[in-house]
Parts: sequence; C-alpha cells; structure tokens
Amino acid sequence: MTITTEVRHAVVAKGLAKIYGQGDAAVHALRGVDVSFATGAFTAIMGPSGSGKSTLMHCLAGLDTVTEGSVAIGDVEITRLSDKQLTLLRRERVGFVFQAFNLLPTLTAEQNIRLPLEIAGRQADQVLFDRVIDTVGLRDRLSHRPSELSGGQQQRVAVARALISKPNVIFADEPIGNLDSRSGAEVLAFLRHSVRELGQTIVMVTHDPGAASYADRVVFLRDGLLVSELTDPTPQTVLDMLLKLEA
Ligand SMILES: Nc1ncnc2c1ncn2[C@@H]1O[C@H](COP(=O)(O)OP(=O)(O)OP(=O)(O)O)[C@@H](O)[C@H]1O
Repeated sequence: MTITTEVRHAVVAKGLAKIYGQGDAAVHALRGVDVSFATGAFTAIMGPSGSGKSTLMHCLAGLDTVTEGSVAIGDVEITRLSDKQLTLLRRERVGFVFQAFNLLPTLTAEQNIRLPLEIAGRQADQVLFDRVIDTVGLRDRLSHRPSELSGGQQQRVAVARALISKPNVIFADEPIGNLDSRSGAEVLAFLRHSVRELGQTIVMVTHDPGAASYADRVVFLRDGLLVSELTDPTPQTVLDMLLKLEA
C-alpha cells in the first residue's frame, strides 16, 4: 500500500515575470518564476544583489503588479483582483514584517499587536493572543511603548502583530537587518518557533546565510530566475550555494 501525503500550499506562483520600464530602459527583474510555498513551512529567498528577491516578494504579497503569470494565496488568485479587493485580501490573509519595525510609538506593545485586527473590525481570539504572547515571550512587556523595548523585543512585537490575525502567510523582508546578532538570533528562533507551534507559513527574504539556516527550505534566485533550492539548510550549505551562484 502506498501512503501519499498531500502537501498543501499557502502561496503558488506560476510563470511570474516582471518587467520594470519600457524599451531600452526595460529591466527584466523576474523572467518566469514557478515557485510554491508549503503551508506551515518556513522558507527563505536568497540570491545575489539585484537577482529579484524583493521584486518576487512584492509580487507574491500583492504589493506590486506582475507583468505575466499568476499568484495564488490560499485559493484566491490575487493577480486578478482589483486594487480594493487586493487591499482587503492583504488585510485578511497576509502578514508583513519589515526591516524597520513599523510600530506606532504612542501605543503600547499590546495595542500595537491588536491594531490590525481592530482596523479590520475583528476581535482578537483570546486563546491565540495568549499563545502568541507566550510564544514570543512578551508577557511582561505588554504595557511598554516601543521606545522602552530593545530592538529585538520591538521586532518580536511586530511578529506577534503579524501572527495574531492568523494570516495564510507572513512575508518577512530582511527582518533582522536592523538588529545585533543576539537579538537577530532571538527573532529568528521565534519565527521558527511560530512555524512549529502555530503552524504559521513564513516566507523571508534575507542576505544572511545564518538567518536562512533557520528556515526549512531556501530557494535561490539569479538574474530573475529560480535556479536552485536547499532543504534543511545550514549556514555552510547556504554559503556554498551562494558562492556557486555568484561565480
Ligand atoms: N522600481 C524599479 N524600477 C526599475 N528597476 C527596478 C525597480 N525595482 C527593482 N528594479 C531592478 O530589478 C532588479 C531586481 O531588483 P530587486 O530589488 O528585486 O533585487 P534584490 O535581489 O532584492 O536585490 P538586493 O539584494 O540588492 O536588495 C534589479 O536590477 C533592480 O535594479
């Protein structure tokens, strides 16, 4: 008897092409990328500078339009949506964590975490809220304002804010770019933990082989094409692959 396990995908991109500009000035940032991100997995996107990482992430998240191809988040084909529908879909189904923490300075950690749900007119699920807070280890910091928190703690608040609405996927763009190595490791361990504990799907763009090694899988871009991938990466296997791609 054969037992097959069906892998579900949170995000599926097919034949993705992105051209910036026109004529002689046209830049082919993506040249036909097929990539899928399994539900409940942590994936890193890597590649040399200018290879198309940010462009890919922006197209996958519906932050930029595609020139050709399709992107589906869950069962919704986002490349067919109007701007208004896309804004709603991002609010309901997508979480973001950026290099700059993007917290509101006058709100406490707890208020920052609850804000997106409140804007969407939704109630936070208290059980999930408690679980997220304990997973991020922020219980004793909930009443603090961002200026009273370390960089690592602020980024953990930003991650908790993304987790609390149970998005289909969280896109993280260089999430530890502004952190020292200890805080960075803390945030990455937490991202991995939230994948394991909460079944969250995370897609992260990074330049750092050490950061990528926290992921379950790393996909590599070069010149707008997906050229390789690694599962269960280590800093060394990621570095070796990058050196190969840059050669
Ligand atoms: N708005 C834009 N207009 C024109 N060209 C652009 C624009 N955004 C990106 N590009 C070009 O598209 C290509 C891919 O850029 P992208 O920022 O996606 O690469 P990246 O891999 O994220 O780079 P880095 O690691 O340096 O951040 C580059 O050649 C870049 O110059």
